[in-house]
Amino acid sequence: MEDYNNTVVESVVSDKYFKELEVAVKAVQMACLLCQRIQQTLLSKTNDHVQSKDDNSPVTIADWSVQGIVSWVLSEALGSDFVSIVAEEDVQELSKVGAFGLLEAIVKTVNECLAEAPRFGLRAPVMALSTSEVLEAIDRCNSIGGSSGRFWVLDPVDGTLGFLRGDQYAIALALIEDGEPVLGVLGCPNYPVKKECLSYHNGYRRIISRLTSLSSESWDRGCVVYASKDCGNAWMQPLLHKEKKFIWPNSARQIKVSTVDNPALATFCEPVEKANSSHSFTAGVAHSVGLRNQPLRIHSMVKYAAIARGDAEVFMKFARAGYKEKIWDHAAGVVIVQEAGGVVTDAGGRPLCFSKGMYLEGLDRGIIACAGARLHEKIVKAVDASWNSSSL
Ligand SMILES: Nc1ncnc2c1ncn2[C@@H]1O[C@H](COP(=O)(O)OS(=O)(=O)O)[C@@H](OP(=O)(O)O)[C@H]1O
Ligand SMILES: [Mg+2]
Ligand SMILES: [Mg+2]
Ligand SMILES: [Mg+2]
Repeated sequence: MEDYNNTVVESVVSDKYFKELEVAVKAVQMACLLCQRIQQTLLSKTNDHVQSKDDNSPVTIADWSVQGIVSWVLSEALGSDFVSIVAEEDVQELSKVGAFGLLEAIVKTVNECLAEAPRFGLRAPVMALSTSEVLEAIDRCNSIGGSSGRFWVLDPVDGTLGFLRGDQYAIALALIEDGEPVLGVLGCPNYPVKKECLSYHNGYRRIISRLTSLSSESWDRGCVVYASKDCGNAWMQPLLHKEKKFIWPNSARQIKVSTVDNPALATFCEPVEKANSSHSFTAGVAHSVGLRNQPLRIHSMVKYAAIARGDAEVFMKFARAGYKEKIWDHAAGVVIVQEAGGVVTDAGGRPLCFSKGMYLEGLDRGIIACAGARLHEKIVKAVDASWNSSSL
């Protein structure tokens, strides 16, 4: 384990948001273990614990359970009067008559996960939470955000489609203060810590999930990346292993963006689904700046983790006209990429705006995250040059 050292201890201990960061990382670590278990169950048998939302997007037992445990852990550790959360899921579906089995499964999952809190140095509930307490924890995430004060932003499972496919997904938690993201934590349960464990499909590039090669002693599956604003550092920690105790903040190591600034050597990443971002538009932009590598298509905010770790140099997302990006799909990733040395803006080169409620209001066309300013400038210019002839 020579890669890991304790420089992180001094750096994190002096952090202004020390307490919040510690609790957030622990909550996300717990959520990652919960998701790994559920993903294995969902993949190994047909299961009716997957629902379709009004926009036809999927939501699973894991989305609600993670929202419940993160909400409960933050409130317990920081005081419920001080915790306000904007999150993706609501309890409407769970309150329907036919949802009893699903709700029962969520309550069981939440309690199993919270019972492990002492391994993370957190308090577990004195008694297992009742159904109404679990619903209350999920429902408490009803903040509407805004431009003043503090609120947390949670995407309990980002890339639910990737989660259901046994592929990449993330648990994303950020703290926003006076409209600016100040902490970002991304749990990436299928994203190997070690670069040598990354493998790619041919054709276009994908990170292969390693569900089949999980061994309790190998450090090759799953990590949490995190950063605190203006520290100039971003960190990565492996997920906690069976029976081990989580020692904060040991075993983290610093991550940095790639130093590659030659487009010919750079790799860009983008959403897997072309419904979420135009693959043809980004292919045109890539061609015009001289990006030659096949795109790396990854579900979820793991794309931001890939940029922060130096596994790719550019992330582009251009949703169809009319789609409004949500703050929980970007807040954590933005802090982490910036603190790892990267640049994140909209296509007009402006910072993303997290202060106007649940949407990234005023977003100019799409999102561009780059390892460095030179690449970023080239991509912004290329987007401008291609925009008018695109059908976006
Ligand atoms: N039409 C459309 N356009 C753009 N974005 C959309 C769209 N629909 C959904 N979403 C949001 O995309 C989130 C997943 O983004 P990804 O980049 O991971 O997409 S992909 O799965 O790789 O295609 C996904 O987050 P989760 O719902 O948490 O999975 C959505 O918030
Ligand atoms: Mg969703
Ligand atoms: Mg999401
Ligand atoms: Mg989600």
